[in-house]
Amino acid sequence: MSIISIATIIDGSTITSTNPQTITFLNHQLVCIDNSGYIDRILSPNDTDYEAVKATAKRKQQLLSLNKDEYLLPGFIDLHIHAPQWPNAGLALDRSLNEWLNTYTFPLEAKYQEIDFAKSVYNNLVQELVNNGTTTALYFGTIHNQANLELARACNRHQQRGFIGQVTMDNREQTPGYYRDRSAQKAITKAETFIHQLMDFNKTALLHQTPVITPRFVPSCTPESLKGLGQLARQYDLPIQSHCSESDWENNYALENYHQRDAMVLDQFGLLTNKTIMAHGTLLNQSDLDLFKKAGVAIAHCPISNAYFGNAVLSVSQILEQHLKIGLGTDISGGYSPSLYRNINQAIVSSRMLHDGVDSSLPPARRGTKVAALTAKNAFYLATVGGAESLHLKTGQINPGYLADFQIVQAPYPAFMQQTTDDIFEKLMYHTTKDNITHVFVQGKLAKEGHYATQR
Ligand SMILES: O=c1[nH]c(=O)c2nc[nH]c2[nH]1
Repeated sequence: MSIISIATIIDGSTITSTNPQTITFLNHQLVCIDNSGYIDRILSPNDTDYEAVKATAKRKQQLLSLNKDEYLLPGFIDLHIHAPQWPNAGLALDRSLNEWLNTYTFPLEAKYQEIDFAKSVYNNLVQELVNNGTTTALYFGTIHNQANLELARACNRHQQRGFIGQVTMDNREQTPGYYRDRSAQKAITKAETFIHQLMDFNKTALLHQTPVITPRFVPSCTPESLKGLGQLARQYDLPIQSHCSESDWENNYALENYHQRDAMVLDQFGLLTNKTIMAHGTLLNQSDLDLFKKAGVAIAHCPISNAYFGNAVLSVSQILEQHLKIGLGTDISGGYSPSLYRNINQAIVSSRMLHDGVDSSLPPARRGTKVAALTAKNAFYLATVGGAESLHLKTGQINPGYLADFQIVQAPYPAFMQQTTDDIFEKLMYHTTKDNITHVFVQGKLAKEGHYATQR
């Protein structure tokens, strides 16, 4: 045993992604979590001190032994979610993006000037995400500092690592008077105030909550606010998030108003850095991807939402082949589900349709694209390692030196015959719901203990 003091040891089967193509599935592992919430070491039965470490942990009541049909997986990283839109999840998804924003989304987001409303929604949402196995989330908040601080408090209370964006939207032509920053200068001042407020909050917080520079998207911002936000991001060395080339309407807005592609506009204002995460990107072209690669920008793939508002399917396999950073987002409420498992499923389904095509009047050879369909392993990588790399976090893997952010999943259905490790993994990816996620750990601390849980 190392000299680092061990808080908990989890004894059981582990599943972790090693690269986009493969997983590592190991039985009878002892995962030792140290007092600062990191994985100190992982022992296998053939390690000489395996039995001694296990016996000591048992005696000290530090051992959590999984049942035969329970599995330890990394917690998921939701790389794009609008916290204030939770009350609308599942509503009006038959509208266009522009109509959905103006008729449903902006009126809801405007309500977050009421702190009690913010508090109740945010506590409910963060708890729900943790219950679904999401241990880190990159959030869009609203234009309201106080409500965004409530989101940070909810993350802290429910033990989730939050990255929280004070949304900027000051363009009078594309935002309603009741939900708009009064001027570019006021928006920048507010964004900077929020950075300081969150820094203060972190002095006493259990889990670090990170401020994120958040121009909503090119249409809702003026050149002045985009420029000011680029400067703030540089000054404080902060992550940046926005939407990029999500729909024909958005893509064309940049072309019509700036005579440039969406990605180039953001780049011009210093908003493409290696700490930038751009959501959607269904209409990105190769020159945009080259720009992202050069700047180190990550993409948040939101497959459920993209099916409604994306106007195209993102070629995830091509992005992985080009070694760009990419993770998975629920995009509540453009996406209806808080579960990254459902987004893993949709990522696979959408990619199959992209590959096979959808127009039955065409012959098979002309029906689809050459882009390879995603596997469950590819999509699991996005929800874990891909998200972690995009946020520069040591999480998303069950390996020594990584944060102990975990979910314990009980196989939802009985096996009626012998199963390979790949069989078990695929069934977990397709059938896991929050009801069979029995425990969630964030930085070594229990954030959820479900109804299956027993002290073992
Ligand atoms: O899916 C989306 N959700 C939003 O809230 C939004 N705002 C700008 N563009 C957007 N796309």
